[in-house]
Amino acid sequence: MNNTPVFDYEDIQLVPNKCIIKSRSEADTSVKFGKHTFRLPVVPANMQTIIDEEIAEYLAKNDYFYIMHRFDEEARRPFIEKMKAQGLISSISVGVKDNEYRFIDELAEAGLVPDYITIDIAHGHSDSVINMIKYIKEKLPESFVIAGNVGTPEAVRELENAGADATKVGIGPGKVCITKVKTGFGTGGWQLAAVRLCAKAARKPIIADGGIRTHGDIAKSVRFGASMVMVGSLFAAHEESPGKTVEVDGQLFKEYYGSASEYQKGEHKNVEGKKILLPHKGNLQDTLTEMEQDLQSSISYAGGKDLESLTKVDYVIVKNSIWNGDSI
Ligand SMILES: NC(=O)C1=CN([C@@H]2O[C@H](COP(=O)(O)OP(=O)(O)OC[C@H]3O[C@@H](n4cnc5c(N)ncnc54)[C@H](OP(=O)(O)O)[C@@H]3O)[C@@H](O)[C@H]2O)C=CC1
Ligand SMILES: Nc1nc2c(ncn2[C@@H]2O[C@H](COP(=O)(O)O)[C@@H](O)[C@H]2O)c(=O)[nH]1
Repeated sequence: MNNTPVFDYEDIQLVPNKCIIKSRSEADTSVKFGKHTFRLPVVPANMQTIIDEEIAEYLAKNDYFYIMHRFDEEARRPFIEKMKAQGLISSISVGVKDNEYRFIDELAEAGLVPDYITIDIAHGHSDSVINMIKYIKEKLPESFVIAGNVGTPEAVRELENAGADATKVGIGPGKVCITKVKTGFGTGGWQLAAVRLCAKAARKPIIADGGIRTHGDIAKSVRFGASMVMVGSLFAAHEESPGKTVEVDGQLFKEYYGSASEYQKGEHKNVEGKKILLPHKGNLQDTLTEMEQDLQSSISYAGGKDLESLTKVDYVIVKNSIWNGDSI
C-alpha cells in the first residue's frame, strides 16, 4: 500500500482536451445504473437530514436516482407500495440486524420487489453484509443490491462475489464523519485514490461515497471509475431538506448530522458522526440544475459528448494547491 500514490479530490486537476461540441447543452450527463437510466450520476446520501419521502418522490418523478434512508423502519413497506402505485422506481436501504431478515421475508411474501436495495453499514467488509447480500439475492433476486461501505479492492471483490450488483466506497471521508479521528481508520484524506483502487478491482459499478465538496469532484469521481457519486453535505440545508431549520443572529441555517451521530442514534454509543449547521441554500432543483450544467461543462473540457469521455482524460497531481487560498 505504501508504494501506491494517494491523493484526494483537491489534489487533482483534470487536463482539458479539444472541445467537439458547439454548446455545453449538447453534453449528455445521463447514466445507466442497473435497469434504469438517470439524468445525473449523482445520488443524495441516504441520511435522515438529506432525504425524505417527498424528496424521493420528486427525484424519482424527475428521473434522478435516489436511495431512501433506513431509519424509519415501519415506513419502508408503505413507501415501496406508494412508489409502485405511481409507477416510480423504489429504492430503499436496509441494515443487517435480525429484524431486517424478517423485513426481506415480508417483502418477498408480499411480492413487493424494490428496484434497488442498499445495505447501509459503516464497515461493509464483513460477514454480516455478505450474509445479507446472499439473503436478498435468494429472496428478491430481481432487486439490484448495492452493498457498502468499503474502502479496499479486496472488499469490493468479496461483496461482488457474494452477489452485490454495485459496491459503495468510502469509509470516513464524509463532512459529518468522525470515524477517521475516533478510530484512526478509513479513506478520509485519500478518498479519490481509494475510489481509483476499488474501481480498478471492480467488475460491477461502484458508487463513490463522501468527500464531495464541489461539483468538479463529481467529474473527478467519474474519471477515477465511479458510475455513481453519493453526496451528503452539498445536498443538505435546502428548502426541502428534512434537517431542522435554526436561526442564528438573524441568519437561517439547517442541521446536517451523521447517521452514526448521537442525534440519529438517540444515545451516545459507538458514535462516529457529528452535527453541523449549514447556511440555508434555497431550492434543491437549483442545485441539481447547476450540478448538471457544471457536469456538462466538464464533459466539454474532456473533449467528449457524454460521461464516458471523462473516464479517459489525463490528470495531474497538484498537492492541495487548487484552492490557492480562494473559495467559491
Ligand atoms: N461511510 C462511513 O464512513 C460511515 C457511515 N456510517 C453510517 O452510520 C450508520 C450506522 O452504521 P452502523 O453502525 O454500521 O449501523 P448499525 O448501527 O445498524 O450497525 C449494524 C450492525 O453492525 C454492527 N457493527 C457496526 N459497526 C461495526 C464494527 N465496526 N465492527 C463490528 N460490528 C459492527 C452493529 O453492532 P454493534 O453496534 O453492537 O457494534 C450492528 O449489529 C449507517 O447509516 C452508516 O452508513 C457510520 C460510520 C462510518
Ligand atoms: N463516518 C461517518 N460517515 C457518515 C455518517 N453519516 C453518514 N456518513 C457518510 O457520509 C456520506 C456523506 O458525505 P458528504 O461528505 O457528502 O457529506 C454519507 O453518504 C455516508 O457514507 C456518520 O455518522 N459517520
